[in-house]
Amino acid sequence: MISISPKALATGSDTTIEKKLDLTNLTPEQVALDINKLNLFYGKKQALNNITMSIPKGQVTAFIGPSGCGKSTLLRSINRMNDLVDNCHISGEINLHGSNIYDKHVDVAELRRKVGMVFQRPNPFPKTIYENVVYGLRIMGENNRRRLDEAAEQSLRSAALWNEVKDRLHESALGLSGGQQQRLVIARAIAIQPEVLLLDEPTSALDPISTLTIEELINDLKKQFTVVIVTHNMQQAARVSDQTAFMYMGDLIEYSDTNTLFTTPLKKKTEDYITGRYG
Ligand SMILES: Nc1ncnc2c1ncn2[C@@H]1O[C@H](COP(=O)(O)OP(=O)(O)OP(=O)(O)O)[C@@H](O)[C@H]1O
Repeated sequence: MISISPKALATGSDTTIEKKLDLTNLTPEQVALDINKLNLFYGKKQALNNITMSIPKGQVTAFIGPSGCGKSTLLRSINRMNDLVDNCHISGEINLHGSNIYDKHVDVAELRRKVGMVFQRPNPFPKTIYENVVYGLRIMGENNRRRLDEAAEQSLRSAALWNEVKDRLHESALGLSGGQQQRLVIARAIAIQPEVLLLDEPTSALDPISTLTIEELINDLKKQFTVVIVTHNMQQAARVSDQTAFMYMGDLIEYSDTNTLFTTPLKKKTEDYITGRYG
């Protein structure tokens, strides 16, 4: 069992304080995602209970909580990955810039273009580094070599990988280290310019140095994208996120700016979790 004092977890930086938003009263311009009374069932088992929250644009929002609390389920609901699960039923809404992604007219492929996702284990395709990055653009019909080259360079730069791979773009992506592969997958996700980037425990399979690199990268990515991250690691949530949502058994227990959640949580359950009393 881990035991971490809220003080040790505090980010404590002035920038965090400057960015503090009133999460219950965001203006439409500040909101990327509005989740409204979301309930999700796997068969008869309810995994999400009436979740309502607004996720601000251009910031990093973390979902934390003990194993099985519904973090990944909530994350996967944001690009309708749960549609692929048999017997999964959803009620409620998730509005992306004001439009409900569960509306029956929504084109799910187009939604996933706007809401990219990176998983726990790096999953590059068995192709070259270059072809991995431009994969989504090619699918969208882009074949102009100059535009593909530019997008590949820009995405790899944004993913902090360009300098390491610029001389081996046409070598297999499978020859990269795990940390490089995860940055490549991030480059592939951002090459198609999504609005939201979902990261499902993106560093849990990586060593500490690669983890640090990805955390620094997340801080840069929010300048261009809205980032939502699921993490088991509370220190990571404290380091990378602007807002943190604490979940427990399918409920959203507490949601506030990260500094407040880790230093002065309002709910006893949150305090018990962040001080390592369970988890
Ligand atoms: N495909 C599925 N079919 C049935 N039940 C599922 C499925 N995926 C998740 N669940 C159940 O839904 C609940 C929430 O799971 P979820 O994976 O969202 O939790 P989590 O907080 O992300 O957990 P972890 O940190 O262990 O990944 C759990 O009880 C889990 O067993």
